[in-house]
Amino acid sequence: MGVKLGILGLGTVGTGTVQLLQDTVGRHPLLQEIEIYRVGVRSLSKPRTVELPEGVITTDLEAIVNDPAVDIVVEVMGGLEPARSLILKALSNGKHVVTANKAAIARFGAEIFTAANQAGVYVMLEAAVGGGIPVIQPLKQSLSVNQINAVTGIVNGTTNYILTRMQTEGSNFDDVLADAQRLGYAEADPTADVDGLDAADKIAILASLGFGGRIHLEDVYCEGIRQVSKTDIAYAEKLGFVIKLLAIAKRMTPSSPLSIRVHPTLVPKAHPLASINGVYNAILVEGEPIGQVMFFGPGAGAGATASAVSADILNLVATLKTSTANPNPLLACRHQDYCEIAPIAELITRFYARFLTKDQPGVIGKLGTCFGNFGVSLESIVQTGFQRELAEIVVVTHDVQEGDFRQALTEIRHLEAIDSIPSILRVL
Ligand SMILES: NC(=O)C1=CN([C@@H]2O[C@H](COP(=O)(O)OP(=O)(O)OC[C@H]3O[C@@H](n4cnc5c(N)ncnc54)[C@H](OP(=O)(O)O)[C@@H]3O)[C@@H](O)[C@H]2O)C=CC1
Ligand SMILES: N[C@@H](CC=O)C(=O)O
Ligand code: NA
Repeated sequence: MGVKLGILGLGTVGTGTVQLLQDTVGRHPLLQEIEIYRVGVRSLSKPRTVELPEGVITTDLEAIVNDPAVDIVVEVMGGLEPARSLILKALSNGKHVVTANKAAIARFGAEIFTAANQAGVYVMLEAAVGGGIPVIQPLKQSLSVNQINAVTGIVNGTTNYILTRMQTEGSNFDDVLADAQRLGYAEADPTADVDGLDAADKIAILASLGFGGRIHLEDVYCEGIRQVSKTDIAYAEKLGFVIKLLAIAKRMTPSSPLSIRVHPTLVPKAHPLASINGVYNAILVEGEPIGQVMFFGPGAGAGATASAVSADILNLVATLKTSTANPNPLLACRHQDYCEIAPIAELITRFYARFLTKDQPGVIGKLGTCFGNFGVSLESIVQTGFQRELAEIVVVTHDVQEGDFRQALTEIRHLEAIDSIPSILRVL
């Protein structure tokens, strides 16, 4: 007997998944055991690019998650509600769930995984981070014996596309964003992408898997890319860096609190993440004893995301075929406790800062003294240009504690010679 799917959503990802499941030639033979039994949508009159038998498409999504015939619910509708309630209802009805919904998992993961564990079913989410890139299952399974030290990712394609174009064309953020919206790379409301919120959802999920503890989303420090200027991109280039929106979860020792953050970052050009351009995503995982492993590929798009969704479905089909009383711990969510998170002020990192100052003798000396007062050691300090009558000074620090650096900046802001500090960026 076939395994019956109830798919919630027939947009980009839902359509890609149906197309893949309908075209099984040359793919895994288990795909032939899957029946697309119901597909829930908002509008029955909308034209669709896939053909489904009469009666499969419905607007009654509640009925799908309550239907005893449905074995697996595939949530690819997005949003927080009703997605959350439908997932919970499916789980309480004993159905396995596949979801691509990073926003719901990052916010309601604790509730959802607790419900899944209680019901003895699985929630699979490979598509939620890095789209088609296999990264969730590798963290859960292939790398699970490692002590993970760091997960560093370019996990948002929209911002990587914008930063790549700013870099290659010397363009402004606003101009590239408008063009990206026109070309369909950025959404009409780009907030979740450009303000780093989508990346924050994704790193919360990756950190939870890599470091074996739940994450409160509000503990993820988050800065987006709106303030990144073409001036900073040009300075970074001269200094040997590119600017990327990085999502980072890192700890110094297995017992240290976790530093978890999303912010634009100067990445040395020789670093493997520096060459990830356009809409592509990449996730660098560092662990012991594995060392560095990088996952690279398409982080979004119908086909790529359907590849991840369908692989999760296949995993569940295999599980249903070999069902035992005890859940497979490599598919289930194993952690219940929350990770201890270090405050951003305790972060140890290098910084890049750009100052506009009066063109007076001794300004560089005064900056150096203020930094020295707070133990901030400088790697380089250069005065490279002028903006109107103001001198532009760019500083790169050695590794410093963020709190010390911020205190030094507070003192520097009070210097009579300082006009403004247009940019402060962290350096990888
Ligand atoms: N697009 C991508 O490349 C990627 C998307 N994701 C995630 O996948 C999920 C789906 O994204 P995507 O396919 O792009 O979204 P779309 O907006 O393209 O599709 C959403 C689908 O869900 C249906 N839907 C939404 N809300 C309701 C509702 N309240 N009741 C009934 N049906 C509803 C819509 O119905 P109708 O068609 O009738 O409007 C539509 O078919 C999201 O969580 C997203 O973050 C993850 C990785 C990549
Ligand atoms: N909006 C996301 C796509 C899906 O996760 C991105 O730009 O990467
Ligand atoms: Na993925």
